Amino acid sequence: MKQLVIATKNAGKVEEFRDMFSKYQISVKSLLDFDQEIDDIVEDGETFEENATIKAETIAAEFEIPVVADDSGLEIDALDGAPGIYSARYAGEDKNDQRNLEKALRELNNVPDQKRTARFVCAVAVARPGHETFTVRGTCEGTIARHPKGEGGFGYDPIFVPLHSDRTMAEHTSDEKNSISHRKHAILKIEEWLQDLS
Ligand SMILES: O=P(O)(O)OP(=O)(O)OP(=O)(O)OC[C@H]1O[C@@H](n2cnc3c(O)ncnc32)[C@H](O)[C@@H]1O
Ligand SMILES: [Mg+2]
Repeated sequence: MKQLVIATKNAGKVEEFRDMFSKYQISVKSLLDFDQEIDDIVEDGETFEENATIKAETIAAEFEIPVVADDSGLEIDALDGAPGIYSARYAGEDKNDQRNLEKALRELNNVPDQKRTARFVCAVAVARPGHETFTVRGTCEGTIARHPKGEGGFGYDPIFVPLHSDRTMAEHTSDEKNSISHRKHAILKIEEWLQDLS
C-alpha cells in the first residue's frame, strides 16, 4: 500500500481523503497521526492556492516526504465571496464550525432565495522535496439554506445545498458527498499523479 501525508489537522478532511484515496491503493496519514507536536501552520497567503502551498511545503520540508495539502472554504456571492479564505476563522480564532455557519446565516438574513448562491472551493497542493510544487482547484456550486440541517460532513455542510439537490450537504451520505464535492473535483485533477505514486 502506498502512503501519502495530508498536511491537515482537520479530521473531516482526513476522513474524506482516506475514502477517496482508497481506490488508488493509497493509505493516508495526517498531522493528527504524528507523535510529535506539530505547530499550527500560519496560513497568510492571499489565495486558497497560496495557503495550500504553504501547508504542503512546510510539512514536505520538515519531513522530507511527498505531501498533499488542502485549503478550502465557502464563497458566498451576496457577501462578495466571503468568508472565502477566511472560512475557518469566520466567527473567531477558535475555528468553531457551528458559530461559523450561524454567522453566515445571520449575514444572509435579508437575502432572498435566488441571491443565496455560493460555492465550496478546494485548492490541493502537491509538494515533494526537490520538485516544483503544483496546485489544482475543484469547486462545488450551490446555495445557502435558511436553516442548518443534517448530521453528515463537517464545517458549513449543514447550510450548503449543492446544485441539483434539495438536501444540504450534511444530509448527503459520505459517498454522495465524495462524488460531487469540491475536494473530489480537485482530486480528480491529480488522479494521474496519484496513480503514478510509488
Ligand atoms: O488548515 P487545515 O489543518 O487543513 O484545517 P482547517 O480546518 O483550518 O482548513 P482550512 O484552513 O482549509 O479552512 C477550511 C474552512 O472551510 C470549511 N470547509 C472546507 N471544506 C469543507 C467541506 O467539505 N464542507 C464544509 N465545510 C468545509 C472548513 O470547515 C473550514 O472552516
Ligand atoms: Mg486552516
